[in-house]
Amino acid sequence: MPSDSALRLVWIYPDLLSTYGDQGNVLILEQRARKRGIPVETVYVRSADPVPDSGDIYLIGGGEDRPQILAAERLRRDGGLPRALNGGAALLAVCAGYQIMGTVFGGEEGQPVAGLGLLDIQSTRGPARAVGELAAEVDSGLGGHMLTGFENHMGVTRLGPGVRPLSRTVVGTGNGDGTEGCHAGKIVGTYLHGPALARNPWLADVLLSWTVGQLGPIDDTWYDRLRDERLRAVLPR
Ligand SMILES: NC(=O)CC[C@H](N)C(=O)O
Repeated sequence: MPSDSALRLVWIYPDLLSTYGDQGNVLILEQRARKRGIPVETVYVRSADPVPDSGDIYLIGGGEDRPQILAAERLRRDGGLPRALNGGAALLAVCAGYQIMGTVFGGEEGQPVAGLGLLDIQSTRGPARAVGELAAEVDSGLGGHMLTGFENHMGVTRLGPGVRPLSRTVVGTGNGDGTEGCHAGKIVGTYLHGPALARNPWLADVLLSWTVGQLGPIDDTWYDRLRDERLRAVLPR
């Protein structure tokens, strides 16, 4: 079990949800914390195991429709993640994981499947699969950066009044209404893979600072090169 002084990361259901490099989000948080001298311990919770409620930052990834439905059922039954978030933990939820955090999402045939209701969002199946690179301008409350990532989903997501859009899309589909992702309290949801935190290290630092407070600067040369290359590939010149 994690020691008391370490930052505790919890990667939920790697056996069901982890597509397009989503596990990299865990590695980026680990690296950016350790470079600042913060000890980190990561717990990988498989879907047969209970989700501990003692974590500081929880991460969940994307996946196909069937594992997504299974993950939603198990998380609802388990109750550990809602307990942890009620207790002040932070969460990054990607694509299928993002949809699961809402009140409802569309299953394989578009049938409504109950989510965890931790975010005021509702997802359904859209008219066409959204696949490709996405770029979006981030909410100024989160720093006003450019969001970059890769999306691949059928779902479209309607945001309720209880959440704010994470960003406004410049290229790509995101939620399907000109916005991408959302945030509320210490929860961030996004459709972006790639992995999201490798391509948006500022977002990793948002999650870390919610947990440990102010962070010192670190060398972002390689992150910046990746971001520049990906953004140049999609943004109009
Ligand atoms: N990449 C994903 O996580 C996909 C999520 C969901 N199954 C959808 O198609 O919308």
